[in-house]
Amino acid sequence: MENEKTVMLREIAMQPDFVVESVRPMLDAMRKSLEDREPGHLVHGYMIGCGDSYCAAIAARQYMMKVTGLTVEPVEALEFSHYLVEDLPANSFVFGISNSGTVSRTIEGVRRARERGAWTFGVTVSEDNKLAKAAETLIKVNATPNIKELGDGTRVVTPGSITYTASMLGLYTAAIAIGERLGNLDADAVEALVTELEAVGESMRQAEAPTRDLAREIAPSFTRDRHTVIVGGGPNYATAYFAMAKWFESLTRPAHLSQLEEWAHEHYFMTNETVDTFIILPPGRGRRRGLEQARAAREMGGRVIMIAAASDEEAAAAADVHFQMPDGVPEALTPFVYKLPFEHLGCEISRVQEIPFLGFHEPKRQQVNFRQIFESADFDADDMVAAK
Ligand SMILES: N[C@@H]1[C@@H](O)[C@H](O)[C@@H](COP(=O)(O)O)O[C@@H]1O
Repeated sequence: MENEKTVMLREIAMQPDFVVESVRPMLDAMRKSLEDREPGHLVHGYMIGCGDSYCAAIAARQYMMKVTGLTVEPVEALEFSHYLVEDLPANSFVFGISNSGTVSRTIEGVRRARERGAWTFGVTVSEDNKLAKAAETLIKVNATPNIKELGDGTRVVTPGSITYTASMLGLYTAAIAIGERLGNLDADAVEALVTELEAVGESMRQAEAPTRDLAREIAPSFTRDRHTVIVGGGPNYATAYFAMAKWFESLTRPAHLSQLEEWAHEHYFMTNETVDTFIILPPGRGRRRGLEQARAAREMGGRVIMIAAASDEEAAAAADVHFQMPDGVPEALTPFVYKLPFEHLGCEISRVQEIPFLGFHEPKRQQVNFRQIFESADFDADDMVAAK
């Protein structure tokens, strides 16, 4: 059987080409989908999902709002299907995001929203899965699934990397198509956004080898006695959330997720010489606060690992380790690039410390997990009434 780490490394490396080659076809597909229905009445947007797919929703929020000119919010799938959907405003639209298209909460959220008259979109890999069938409009994202059959018939499950990129790209291109259809963007603005998204694929390519090499170098230092805190804000709150998921999935080890401001209110109190604090510090609105938090974490004796632009000298000075990201990536697009250190670290730490992904070498760990996320009972209208 091919080594699972090799499979994940290959998927990470596929991402730049995937982005560059997918932007225009995905945008064209989305334009076609929008021909069927008049979107002029849309007002409130929601993006729902679980795990990495929820992270994609968080990453896309700022971009979606700017490009469509509408209010769009990320909501975790259960919060949406069990709570928010009941009071869904008129003229809503809902993106259900699920790579597999089989995760119970996201499907039920889309079903409930559709029953209430929302325009529902399924962001997923195939037209045949449950999510695609539940949603009115399909946004097809052509990425390898997290759960895959290899040539020799064996099954490998890897922590998501390209799947997350694909979900984000689905949302970002959908935003452009909607913005265009609503008249929020003229042809020049559309072309500029497309070019910018293609350029982000090139930035991923540029970051790939140095990020992999640095991750390989420092992987042995993440010993079991150390604690991990990952800090991010704005679109990179998604990156921090996704990074925490890589720690759980790749290393079966906890990591603490912190929103950029909240670190000073929460994780600060656990910060000492046993703590590795990752600060995701793209150029943009959160940068100044991120630098303050980094300096405080170091003052308390912790190790600070910065994910920041290569030219950011203040970031380098405030860090023990600096993952240098290509310059010139707009903040709203940095989630595509600034996640790479966490994908490589998940892969390299698990390899060097011989940790099987997701603990799935124990069949029970996989069985219970799949039951929990794929076979959970549907929460329907009767449940909603009964639980009042
Ligand atoms: N371990 C997987 C995650 O990697 C995935 O992000 C999540 C949502 O999956 P999907 O995108 O198929 O809805 O399910 C599981 O928890």
